[in-house]
Amino acid sequence: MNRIPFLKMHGLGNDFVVIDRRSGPARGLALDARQIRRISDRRLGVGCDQFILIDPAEDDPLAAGGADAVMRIHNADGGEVEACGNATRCVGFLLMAETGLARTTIATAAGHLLASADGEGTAAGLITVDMGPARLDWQQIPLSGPADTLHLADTLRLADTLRLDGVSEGPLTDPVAVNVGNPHVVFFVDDAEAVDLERLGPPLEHHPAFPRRTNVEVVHLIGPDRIRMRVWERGVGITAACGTGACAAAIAAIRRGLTGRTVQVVLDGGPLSITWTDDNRVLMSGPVATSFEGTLDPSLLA
Ligand SMILES: N[C@@H](CCC[C@H](N)C(=O)O)C(=O)O
Repeated sequence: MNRIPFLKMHGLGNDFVVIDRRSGPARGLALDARQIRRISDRRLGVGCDQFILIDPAEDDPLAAGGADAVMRIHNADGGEVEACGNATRCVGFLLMAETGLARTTIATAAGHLLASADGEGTAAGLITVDMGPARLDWQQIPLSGPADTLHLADTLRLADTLRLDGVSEGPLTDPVAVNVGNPHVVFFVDDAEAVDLERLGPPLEHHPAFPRRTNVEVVHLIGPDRIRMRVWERGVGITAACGTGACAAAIAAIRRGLTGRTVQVVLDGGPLSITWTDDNRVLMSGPVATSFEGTLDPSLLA
């Protein structure tokens, strides 16, 4: 059996194993959640935050209406999710490098996303993705019941229900909920560095207010139109960067009147630029990089 080739890529340190199933030995490869968990495991496998599959657009219902390829996203825990901003930039980079064009459309479970190359094109590795609309209704997050997504504490009494693991004693109150293809809850704090995300992330990710679980961001203002963000990702844990998290944090800051509509979001791995347009498109720009190419050890597929 031919070994399955993969690329190891990242956006600001948020890293991915990318397998292209459009051709070659990976074509038609079927993987279950257990295999994906093993490949993603940093001790047993290759190690990554997200496991990404690129599929042909032909005959794929997700690509209906026209897309250049389909991207499927799994968290390191094996679960399939709807969106990943940094991986969308990475896959956009690969597709544009193939065609030499400065634009490409990627079909995902969250919709069709347009990626484009900035400035010097793909050579510069700076890619912009239109992540689509921000979804702000409680049903779209989704939340477990009606709530004002701009002030969750007012309507959900989140602080009252966060008694588990001492969460209610922390600095985390009155978050904003945003869906940018996937669910996020954003807390504004005095100092994001001081928040114990290892302890607070798990009970928030699994809190009953979020029936599909949630990604968690803690954010403080650095200056005009510049925020610092740290993230606890659903299905992964703390990561160096989260593209959709940066979008959610920027939208939350804009909705709260803390910044203008273009925001620099400083993550552990570096900055992303986010613009929320007047017609509700969320644009994210930042770098991508390929770390190495390899082939999967067959034992990981057993
Ligand atoms: N790292 C990603 C987000 C990946 C998915 C997320 N953990 C979820 O479960 O929704 C990004 O760059 O957006």
